[in-house]
Amino acid sequence: MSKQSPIIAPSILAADFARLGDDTAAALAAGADWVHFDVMDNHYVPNLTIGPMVLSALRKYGIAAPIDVHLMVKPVDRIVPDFAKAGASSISFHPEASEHVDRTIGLIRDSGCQAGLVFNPATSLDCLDYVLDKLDLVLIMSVNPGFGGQKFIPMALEKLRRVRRMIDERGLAVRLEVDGGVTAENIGAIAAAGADTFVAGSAIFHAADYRAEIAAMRTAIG
Ligand SMILES: O=C(CO)[C@@H](O)[C@H](O)COP(=O)(O)O
Ligand SMILES: [Fe+2]
Repeated sequence: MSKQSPIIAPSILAADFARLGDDTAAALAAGADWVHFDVMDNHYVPNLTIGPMVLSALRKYGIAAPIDVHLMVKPVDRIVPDFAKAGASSISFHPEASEHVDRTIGLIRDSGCQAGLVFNPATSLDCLDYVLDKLDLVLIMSVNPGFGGQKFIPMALEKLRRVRRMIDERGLAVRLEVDGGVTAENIGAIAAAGADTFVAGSAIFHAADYRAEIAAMRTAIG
């Protein structure tokens, strides 16, 4: 297995929005690697969150860590340049939210960001066959997108195993990310299924001690 070094990416959807800069910085100071930035449009998903202005404000505040943008918006293409300009490091989108998946991947990479494709629990992996070699990351949703604090859907483990096999068979250095319901209790099984990049919102931001929670996750990853 050619997994890459583990990345823990707290989803700031579960942070305290009234003190977002401080809370994001606290998670990073507690040992997190990336910031996961969930963008919801009340159209592709039934919730409304944050956009490029908030990302830009985090950069101005001094957040220097990679910011991993998860776009739950439809259509995707017209918002990509705004996130790139605001300081996104990676931008991931859902294939069913783009008319032309290959074109959107190109748009993200041409804007200087890493590109990721996201698969919902009930979305087939079919298109991955055609674009895997153009991606920097594949994100497997382990909840239906739209809300934090949901329960991990176990069938995501089989999907992770399948994508891990595809990545390894092709000898690619694509990251395999998981998002939704990740906790210190289930992260060991998720890592064993092949994930190397772990998004966790509630588990980190609702913990009394961010550092202890992130450390427990790292121990369980092994
Ligand atoms: O994209 C999403 C939800 O749509 C996620 O990033 C969640 O925000 C993760 O939160 P938890 O399930 O870890 O609370
Ligand atoms: Fe997300």
